[in-house]
Amino acid sequence: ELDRSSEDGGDAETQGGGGAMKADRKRRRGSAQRVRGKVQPVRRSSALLSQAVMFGTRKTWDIGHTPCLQELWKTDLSLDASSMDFLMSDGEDEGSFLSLPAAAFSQRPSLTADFTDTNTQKQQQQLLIQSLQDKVCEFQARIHSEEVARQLLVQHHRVKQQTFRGNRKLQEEQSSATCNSVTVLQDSEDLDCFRCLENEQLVIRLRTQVKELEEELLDHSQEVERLRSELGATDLEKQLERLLVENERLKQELKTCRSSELPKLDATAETCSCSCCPYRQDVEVLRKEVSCWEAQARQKEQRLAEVEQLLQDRSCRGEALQRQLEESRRRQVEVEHRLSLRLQEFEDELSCQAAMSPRAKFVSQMVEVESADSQKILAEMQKKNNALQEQLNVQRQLLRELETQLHESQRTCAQLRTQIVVYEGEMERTRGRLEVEVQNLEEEKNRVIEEAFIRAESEMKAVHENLAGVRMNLLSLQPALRTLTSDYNCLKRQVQDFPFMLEKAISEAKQEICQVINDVSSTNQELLRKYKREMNLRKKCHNELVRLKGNIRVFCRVRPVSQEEQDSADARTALSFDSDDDAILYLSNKGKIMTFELDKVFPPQATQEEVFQEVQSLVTSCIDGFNVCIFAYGQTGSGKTYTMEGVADDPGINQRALRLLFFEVTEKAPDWDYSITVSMVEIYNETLRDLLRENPTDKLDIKLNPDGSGQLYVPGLIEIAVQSPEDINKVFELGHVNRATACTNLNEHSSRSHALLIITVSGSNSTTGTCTQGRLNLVDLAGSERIGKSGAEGSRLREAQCINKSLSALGDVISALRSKQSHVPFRNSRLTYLLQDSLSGDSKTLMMVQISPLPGNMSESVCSLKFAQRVRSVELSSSSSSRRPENSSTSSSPTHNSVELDSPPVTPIPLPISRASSAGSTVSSASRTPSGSRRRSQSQLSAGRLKLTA
Ligand SMILES: Nc1ncnc2c1ncn2[C@@H]1O[C@H](COP(=O)(O)OP(=O)(O)OP(=O)(O)O)[C@@H](O)[C@H]1O
Repeated sequence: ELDRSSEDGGDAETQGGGGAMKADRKRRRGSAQRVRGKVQPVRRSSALLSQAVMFGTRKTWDIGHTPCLQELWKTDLSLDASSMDFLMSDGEDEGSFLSLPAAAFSQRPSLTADFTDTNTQKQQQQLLIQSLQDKVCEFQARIHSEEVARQLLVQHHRVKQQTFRGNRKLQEEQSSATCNSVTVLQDSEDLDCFRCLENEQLVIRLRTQVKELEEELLDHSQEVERLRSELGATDLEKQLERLLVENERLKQELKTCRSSELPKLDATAETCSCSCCPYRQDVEVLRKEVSCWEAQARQKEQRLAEVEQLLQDRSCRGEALQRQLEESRRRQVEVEHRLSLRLQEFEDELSCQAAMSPRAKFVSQMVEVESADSQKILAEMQKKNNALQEQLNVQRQLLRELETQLHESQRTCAQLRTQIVVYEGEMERTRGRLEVEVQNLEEEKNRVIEEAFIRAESEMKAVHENLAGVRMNLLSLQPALRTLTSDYNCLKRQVQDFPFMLEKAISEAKQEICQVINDVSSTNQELLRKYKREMNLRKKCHNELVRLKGNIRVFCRVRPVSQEEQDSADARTALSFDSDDDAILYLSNKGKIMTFELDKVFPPQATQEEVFQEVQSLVTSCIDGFNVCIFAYGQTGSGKTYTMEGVADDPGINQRALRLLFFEVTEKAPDWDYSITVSMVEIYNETLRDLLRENPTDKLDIKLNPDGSGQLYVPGLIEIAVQSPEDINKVFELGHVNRATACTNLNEHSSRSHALLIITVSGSNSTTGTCTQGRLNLVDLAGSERIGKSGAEGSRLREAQCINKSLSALGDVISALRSKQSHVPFRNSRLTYLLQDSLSGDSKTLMMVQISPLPGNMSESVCSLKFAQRVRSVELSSSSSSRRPENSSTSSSPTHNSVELDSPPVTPIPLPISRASSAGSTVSSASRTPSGSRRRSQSQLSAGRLKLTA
């Protein structure tokens, strides 16, 4: 282009009209470039701006103004006074155009609200656009006027230069004609002239550049104007307008849809408001769908508003770019102005120089200096121009981005529009569906009504037929009705009388019930009385039975020969039994056969269970409130402990008695409330010890009860309440442990001490209010072997003495009781003193004499059996009633003085121990009589409670 301009420079003079000026510009540009050489290509010309520049310029214009327009549109054009002043101003203050007061944009009602004033807004927008266009025209006019003024100024300078050349030429002719003599001076003047020409050329170049800049500015202005007229504000405005119109249309459609659908749905709901309508739920569902579509439409509206906001933001950015462009223009104008001033100065200087020839040299030098300055200025101008070009490129880039964003926005708008179309289609389909369903409903309704009508008609017909039949029946039923009426009246009268009858019957029934209750109550009383009497009778009978069996009963148990004893030579037994009488025991001692008659003799093969069966009646007497003593008597190793305690697999009397007690009290549980307590004591060397204490070595004492009852008690004696067989085992275990800790050799110790298990059974009858307390004393006596035979000495002798003393005391007590002596020596030993209550009065005593079957133990066996004979011959008094007063805790009177015989006094045969022990078979025969009498009495008991005599 530059080359072509240069080449075309010579043809410019041939063009005429409007093209002359353009050709002139090209020519001057070409000559200027030729002057400068090929160093700096000039970047200008509208052709060089290309499409990108045009596009960027157009966008700059759009973006710079649209935000203001959008904001004004959205704020309902409620401009304040300052904004209106600005719009009406002449544009002197250019900054104010770009900085509209914020108050003008403060109000921003919602988009939906603005749509109602669309026409007014459009008018105001057009006014605003018009005012803006006017302002642009003003700016262009100003630029144009400045340009014209500048051209005039340039022409003026040009005239001046021509004048200056003419004068200089005249001066040269004058000087060549008059002064040919001074050649050197002339040469110097030529040199000055040459320099002046150069300066002139420089000035011409500067002017040319100024012109070019002016042309460039003009091109920019024209381009701006053109783009504004073509696209400018209209593109985005049109787009926005289109969007607004589209939005308005959608709103209208939505309203129309609402107004058309809702009444339909309401009408459908009203027509189907009856609860039996089956399509009510469907209508509700469809209503919900419509509301859902509405919500989606609202969302789309919101999205549209967001897009508008985005457009507004981009417009703001365009505005900023527009400001930058304005700034660059302003700078151009300033530079141009400065150049013009400087040019003016140069011209003035040149004219002065022309006027004052003497100063030509000086002026030439100044021109040289100024030429350098001009070069600098030119370089600066070129730099600035380059900077402006770069800014312009940046702006173009920004505009390209904004255009891309605008395209995206348009695409988004298109998508939204597509979605709206889809939603419209959906709504249309829904509407169609609703219409179809409403139509179906209508048809269904009509069909149902028709069917109902047909059915009603048929039913009506049937009802009519039935009615006719009923009428016929009525006629036939009238006589029966009359009968029923009379019956009804009769019943009515009865019903009227019914309350009185009912009241009377109730009162009679009440009286009868009261009578019955009284009868029942009296019967109950009588039954209770009889029950008590029967209970007492049963207890008496039991007691009598026990008494008839003997208040002191003596059993004998022969232990079996152990395996070791069988191996020895002395294994033959010296005992024999009567197969017809289980109370007879034959004993062969020193060639003599001795016969002993006892209450029961247990052979070696007798089991623990069999033994206990014989003693369990005594145990149950304890529950009835009697005191019971069961002694195990015999020499060491005769089986006393085995009979009383037994072994783990086969327990003895102790455990079996407690189990029986538990069983009995459990059976009586509904009426009776029993408690069972257990104590374990030991008498060793006439010392009483509590085996259940923590410290079993403590000595206990036996004292008279301070309550005045005359009974004995052991202060501090531990009594453990047991409620189950497991508790019993624990108590036994504790007693054994304590007994073992109190001695060095348990076996020996146990042979030489008396072990007492004292069981107290307390009961109360909730029905009769009766209270009982019985005590069961289970005594494992110490070995009864004689001192002389054992040959004991020292402590062993003392032990044997204590044992013999206590056993003799026991025999003495029983003898005194038997002989009804006024004094019974209970206090002669700890044993008898402790068992005083249980031995006297109505108490029961069982002596289990244990003997060894071996011949070597025969003498000791004879002694034991004689002792047993002696005890058996005693009959305790039963005159003192076993019935104790209510709430009494003891069963019998504490002293033997109060003992009275219930039966005729028994006259026992005095049988001293010493004599008995040597009496042999004679004693046995003597003692057989009472025993045999007792057995006979037992057989006659049922006939008449016979009193036995010894
Ligand atoms: N009826 C019996 N059946 C089987 N074994 C028995 C019977 N009687 C006793 N014995 C056994 O005889 C032995 C001695 O019995 P036991 O210890 O009971 O005699 P004891 O009279 O209590 O002696 P001690 O006076 O020294 O205590 C024991 O081993 C015991 O198991």
